[in-house]
Order: sequence, then C-alpha cells, then structure tokens
Amino acid sequence: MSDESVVRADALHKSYDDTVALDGVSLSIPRGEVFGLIGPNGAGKTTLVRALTGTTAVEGEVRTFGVAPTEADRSRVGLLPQEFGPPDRLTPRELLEYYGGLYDEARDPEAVLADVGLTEEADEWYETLSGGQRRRACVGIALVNDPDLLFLDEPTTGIDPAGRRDLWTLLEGLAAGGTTVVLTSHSMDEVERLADRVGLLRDGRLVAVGTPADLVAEHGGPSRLVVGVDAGADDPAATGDGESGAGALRGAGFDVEAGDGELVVEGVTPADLAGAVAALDDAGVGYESLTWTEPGLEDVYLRLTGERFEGAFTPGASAVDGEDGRASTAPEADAEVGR
Ligand SMILES: Nc1ncnc2c1ncn2[C@@H]1O[C@H](COP(=O)(O)OP(=O)(O)OP(=O)(O)O)[C@@H](O)[C@H]1O
Repeated sequence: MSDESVVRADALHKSYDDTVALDGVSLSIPRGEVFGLIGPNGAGKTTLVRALTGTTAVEGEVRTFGVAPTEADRSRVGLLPQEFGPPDRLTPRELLEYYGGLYDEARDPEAVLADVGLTEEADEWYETLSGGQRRRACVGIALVNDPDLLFLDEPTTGIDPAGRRDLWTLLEGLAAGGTTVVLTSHSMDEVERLADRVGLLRDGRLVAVGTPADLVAEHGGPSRLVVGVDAGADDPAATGDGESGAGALRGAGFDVEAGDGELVVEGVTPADLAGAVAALDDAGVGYESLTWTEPGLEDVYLRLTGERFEGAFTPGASAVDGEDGRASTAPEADAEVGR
C-alpha cells in the first residue's frame, strides 16, 4: 500500500462474542480523498470507523498519518460519531468554544457556525434545537479543530434537504482543500455525489471498493425502460402482432418482459428511447407512463446486498409523461437504504 495513505488498515477483525463485526477489512485512503462507506445495518461501518479512529481495539493493523490512531496527533483528526450527545444546556456557540478550547489552535466559532448554518441559532440551548440543527452543531464540533482527516458517521441524518446540500458543498470544499474524509451514510445520493471511492461492507467484509462510476458499471445492471400500461388494455401474452404495447416494442426489436400493468425493456440506451416511443405511437398503443432509469449506486447496493425496498427513486431516473409526452426529470434520488 502507498506510503501516501492518510488511513491504512490491514486485515482488521473484530468480534463481539459470537458476532463478527469486521472480518478481514483492508483499505488505504490517500490524502484528500472522500471515502464513502455503505452497507446494511449491522454491516460493520461504525465498528470500522471506531477501529480507524482508535476508539475500539481490533485485530490487525491501523495507521493514520503513518502511526497507530491512538498515537496520531489528535488536533489533525475530526470525528463525528454516529451517536454523539454534547451537553444539553450549552448553546452552539458555547459548544464550539468549549470543544475548540480542547485544542491549542481552533477555528473561529463564528466561522464554524456559518459553515454549518447555525448562525441564527447560535445562542439557543442545544436541547431546544431541532434534530437536524443538533446534527449540524455536532458536525461543527467535528470541524472546530480544522482537521486534516475527518470521520463522519452518518453526518446528515435528520438534516433537511437544503441543509444537506449546504453540508455537501462544505465537505466538497474541505476535500478540495486536501482534507481526507471518511463518510458513512445510508443515503446513496449523498455518497454518489461526495465520494471519490466507495466501500461496500456486508457482514464485516468489504465486498466492493471503487469509484461510484466503476461500481455502477460493474455491478449496477442495465438501464431499464418501464412502460406503464393499463393492465386490461395490453395483452401480456402478445407475441408481436403489433396490437399490444409488448408486441409493438418487440416488433421494433426490443426484448420485452411483460408484467402486470407494465412492460420492462432492459438495456435501452438514450438513443433507443425515441424508437421505443415511436413504436408505441405508431401502433396506437396507449400508455400511462414511460420511465427510463439508469443504474446508480443504489442498484449496486441492492444487487450486492441482496436487499430490496419499496417506493424508492433511483438516481438518474427520468420520466416521460404518457399524456403530453413531455420529458421531465424525476425528483432527485433521496432514497435511504438499509433502514
Ligand atoms: N458494543 C457492541 N457490543 C456488541 N455487539 C456490537 C457492539 N457494537 C456493534 N456490535 C455488533 O457488531 C455488528 C456491526 O455493528 P456496526 O454498528 O458496526 O454496524 P453498522 O454497519 O454501523 O450498522 P448501522 O448501519 O446500523 O449503523 C452488529 O451486528 C452489531 O450488533
């Protein structure tokens, strides 16, 4: 592994009685990288963060800045644990002053408050803040020593969409300035946007590591066109007579799987879309919706963990309304998986 690594782990193992939390995890994270850790509940993400920060003992070797985490210069490391409860009867400003006072040098609390969007709530007790505001305060505490290495265990849980985007912009700026970030999250859009590389943990093992694009290309599966049809109006058993949606699409050369109220065509490229729509229109087939979906990190997650969940948007999905034919972009993916 490279000597340039800010974080390096070799063959980490950790068990709690019969529960294997880490089962041979090795990784190397270079300076300035945002490394996203994803995986189902109980996969070992928090245990890995704790191992990398020296807050739990593990078998194997961990190095941060080339030394054991317990030996590393703590002024260079920021940690936002998954569960962190600072004193309730302090305000965000007081919390930042307090935690900043633990270091020889700390950032100006006002600047940190601005970074995490708490300037207006700076003088309210922590206990009176909303859940998302509390989480922002906790993120601020992790930033107060201006760390070179930042561990964030589910940092945006409970933070509203605008606040999440603000925080993402902040983290992108930190990474651009050379801060190394280890981020665990159940939000696939968060990880897909922020992470240079992603590690997927399952049962204590890193089962895939790569850039989001590489993981999607390798494990994401094909793009899909789903045509929503009135179940009664389309004949799922149609074999290409041109009178049903399935037949029309098959007649145009598409491999169609017909289900209850929907026709699914896999591997449709953007260039194929117009042909599919034309085939349906030419055959006079009525349809309720057309949804074209590119695979995203969420598909990688679902495929590699074998998990399924209902009602989630998929990153990159766009829809064409069957009524007026206008293309529209689906709401940005905000699926939280594994919860
Ligand atoms: N202190 C502990 N004592 C006993 N078992 C533990 C302890 N900490 C974690 N475990 C177990 O180790 C496994 C990994 O837990 P961990 O918290 O690392 O998972 P995670 O991926 O962070 O999960 P989540 O997404 O729910 O936060 C789980 O089976 C968990 O029950």
